[in-house]
Amino acid sequence: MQGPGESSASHLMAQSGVQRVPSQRLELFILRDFLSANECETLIELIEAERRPSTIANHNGDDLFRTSETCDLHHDHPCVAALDRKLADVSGIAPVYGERLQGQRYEAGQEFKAHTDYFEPGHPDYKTFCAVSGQRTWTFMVYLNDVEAGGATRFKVIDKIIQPERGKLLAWNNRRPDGSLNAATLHHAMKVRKGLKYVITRWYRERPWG
Ligand SMILES: O=C(O)CCC(=O)C(=O)O
Ligand SMILES: [Fe+2]
Repeated sequence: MQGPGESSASHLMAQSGVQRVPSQRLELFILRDFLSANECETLIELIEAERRPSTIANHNGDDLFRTSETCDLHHDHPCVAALDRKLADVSGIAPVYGERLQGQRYEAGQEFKAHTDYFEPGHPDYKTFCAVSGQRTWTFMVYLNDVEAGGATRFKVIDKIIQPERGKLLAWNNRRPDGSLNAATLHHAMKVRKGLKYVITRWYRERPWG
């Protein structure tokens, strides 16, 4: 059964312009022009102003696993508040189930190697990660710019490569419809080859964030 921290294929397909990426194994959706050029530009400025090295929850000893930078976005900024509302509308999930909005910035040579967004049940800190807000349910991410070369998001289990495109939303269910974790969500933010890449990430949880 669908929990309050989850979106659904039927809700997303009822939103104007949403397309499902064909796959039997994964619920993956695209919405072009989710954000306007102006919105993307403002968000990029915010990311530029407050970036710090990205971290990873399921650390595996590879220091080059995620080489990008991250920015925690402040919801009191009107553009961030507007993004929060737009994500709530398109996902059907109340903002309180979302982790804090983040921006990610990659320069040439930077990547986030193949990973899943859900917390690995075998990880020593699994219980801590999930204690308050539960497991991650859905991922919504928005590309803020067209990248000069590289920087695509590759879902290698289902053999799909999504190209960054200014304003494009990508959303997927980290679990199968029966609630089990879906390893077919494995994705790799491939190396930027030329220029910069900026994205917004929003991870939703089973229970309110806090
Ligand atoms: O930048 C991308 O294409 C994907 C980012 C990602 O997978 C993440 O931040 O979890
Ligand atoms: Fe990810």
